[in-house]
Amino acid sequence: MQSELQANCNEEGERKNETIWNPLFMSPDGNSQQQQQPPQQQHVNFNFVNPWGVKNGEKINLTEEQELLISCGDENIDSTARRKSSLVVPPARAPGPNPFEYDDAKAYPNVHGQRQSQRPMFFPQQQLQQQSFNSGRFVPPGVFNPQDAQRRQSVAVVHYPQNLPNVSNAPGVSTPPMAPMVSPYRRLSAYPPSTSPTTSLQPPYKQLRRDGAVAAQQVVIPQMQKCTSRSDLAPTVNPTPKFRRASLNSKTISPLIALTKSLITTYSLCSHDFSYQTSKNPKRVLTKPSEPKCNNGYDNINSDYILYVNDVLGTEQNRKYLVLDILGQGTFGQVVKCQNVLTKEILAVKVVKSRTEYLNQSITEAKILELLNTKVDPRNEHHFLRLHDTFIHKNHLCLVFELLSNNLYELLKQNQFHGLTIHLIRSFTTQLLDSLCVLKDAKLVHCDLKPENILLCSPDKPELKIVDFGSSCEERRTIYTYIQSRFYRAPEVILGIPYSTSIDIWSLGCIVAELFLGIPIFPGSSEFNQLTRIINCLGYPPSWMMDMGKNTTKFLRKWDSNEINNGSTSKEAPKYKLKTVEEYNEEYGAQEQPSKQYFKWDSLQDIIAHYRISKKIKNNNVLVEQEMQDRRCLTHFLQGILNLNPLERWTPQQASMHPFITQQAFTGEWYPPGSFQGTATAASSLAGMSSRPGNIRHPSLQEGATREFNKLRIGED
Ligand SMILES: Nc1ncnc2c1ncn2[C@@H]1O[C@H](COP(=O)(O)OP(=O)(O)OP(=O)(O)O)[C@@H](O)[C@H]1O
Repeated sequence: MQSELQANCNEEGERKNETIWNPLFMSPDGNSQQQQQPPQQQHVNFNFVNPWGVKNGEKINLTEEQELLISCGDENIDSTARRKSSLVVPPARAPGPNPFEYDDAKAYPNVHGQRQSQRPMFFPQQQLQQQSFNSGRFVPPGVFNPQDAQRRQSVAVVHYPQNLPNVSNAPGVSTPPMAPMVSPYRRLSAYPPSTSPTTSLQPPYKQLRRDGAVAAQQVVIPQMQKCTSRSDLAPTVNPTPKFRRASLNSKTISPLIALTKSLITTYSLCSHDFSYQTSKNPKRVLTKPSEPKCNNGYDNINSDYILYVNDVLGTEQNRKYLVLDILGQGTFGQVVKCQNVLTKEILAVKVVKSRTEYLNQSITEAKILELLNTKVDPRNEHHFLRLHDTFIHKNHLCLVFELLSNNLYELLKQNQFHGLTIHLIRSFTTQLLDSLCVLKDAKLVHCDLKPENILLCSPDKPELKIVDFGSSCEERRTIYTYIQSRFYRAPEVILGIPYSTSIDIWSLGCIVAELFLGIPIFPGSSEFNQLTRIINCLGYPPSWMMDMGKNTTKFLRKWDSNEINNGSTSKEAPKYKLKTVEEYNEEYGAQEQPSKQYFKWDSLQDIIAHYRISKKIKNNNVLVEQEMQDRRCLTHFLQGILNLNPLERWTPQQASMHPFITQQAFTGEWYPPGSFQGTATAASSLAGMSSRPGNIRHPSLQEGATREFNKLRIGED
């Protein structure tokens, strides 16, 4: 991996030199007057605005080498300069139709000989016609006019030799040699009916084609034909029409196709130097902020690789990935939707930040996923993300995953944070418990379970997978103490006591409650606030946890002797008490605010029981009773997995047997096999009002609650 890293380092500066030449971003020197120069020597210098290069949108003057030299009829055109571009001006070619007749009007002069910014609808019509008639020669618009060559040469140049055949057959018309033009149809359609002297005489296009008419001046009177048989109606198959160009496979194509759908082919035919590369297409930046700051300009200030649509990640054959869109952004890096250039498979690529700490942790993620994919769940049955490939790109570790769909947070958002049906929650919880059983058996802790890290496999099926093993660890190597996203952080982690796989089941409890409520059950704005919310809802953790916790004294204080003497605590009361916001602020110079309440009720039981009933079932008593029964079952299930005591908290295996999952009849009591009988009761009593510090009733879910959560979600402790 190191050598791969170095190899990529060597490519530094490549991007600096990348310039993408696109005629759209070329602007003439700023002279509105085009200089009249002899056609053979005319060189037009362009300023080139490269919006994607290192200069990021700055208009830059090209160096001599980069200058786009356009020379009419110059066979020795600077091919070096052209080879560097993605879109090049084709060199002079043998006589033929001018494929760029309508391409660009930058060089179209207006009637005063000045440049026009936009292509006129018609060639300076009135004047041209007037002049033509005056000189006894009418040149319809769209017909190549050799006089125009001088004025048009700066756009795209096709060399028309002077000895072109005179294609005009019109009697009495003597014209200088005129290059043949695009199809006659073009000419006809370009005629403004009011000004065209020959409008009424123009033959239909098909007729013109049949007759092989090419001269603009040739007047063919349409003939009526009798239809005597069905075959008369069949279209006439013409020989290859003149002036149509061959495509690469030697078929003829119309000018319209040549200059639209087949533009790449047209350019290829015009210039051997032309090479089209998707990677040089205009690129939309996906990374924010997008200003290059580190890693030789490849990374932004956060060490995130600056990703563009159509970027290619990876260099090896079969390991090149075309960037299509951004899927998500996290602490470790960005996840982008990509296509394997060779196999065309659509995948998700996580581009890890280029800092060592993220790189190391992501290597662990890759190792854990590999272990899960190959050893723990080789048959892809237990809802773990599949890792396909890993490689280094410009000092960034890239992990190639199967592509999944929305995450559960996005799903809740789509549902206006109204919560999901119990049926759907059950389906999701069953799958997640299955994953957690496997993880527990493998002695692996995910450490960051949250709705954002649970993804649907496809938008239309309730199948999901767990992603982001970037914080995962083996149970015997729980070295980090600052783990889990705050809303889903287990009390033992907050208090700072050793943890195990049971922290994942706590997170699952928080997730299941959120799936039901639509919003997080414990949306803590800080660690102190997080613990406050947990205790307000579920009561105090057992004393041994508080005695053991390294952080206990940060958030809680022991009852002092006065309080005990005053009889304010009972025998069963916890030894510790949450600090008040004022105490905490004073001690730590913090700016904590009293907990903002999002639910009308405090206890888990009440929050769930009083949560609004869907309008769909409101008027059906039977369904409402069924719903309430389901809620009681759900509450019991949650109390078991949101047990503050990690030693009593149900294991995933135990939780999988709960009636909420198995859909067996729930009688109000249930004890998991292998647990001591009082577990559920203990959990319930912890959730009871008596052990909670306050008994405050709060207003119902407040306006803007979800907005608040979203702010908190991304906030730091
Ligand atoms: N395989 C995938 N398919 C589709 N989207 C994905 C995939 N993997 C990740 N994502 C999206 O990218 C987001 C971030 O991914 P991930 O959580 O792996 O990154 P992270 O940097 O580790 O984030 P975190 O801040 O949670 O640690 C996810 O929430 C998800 O929306």
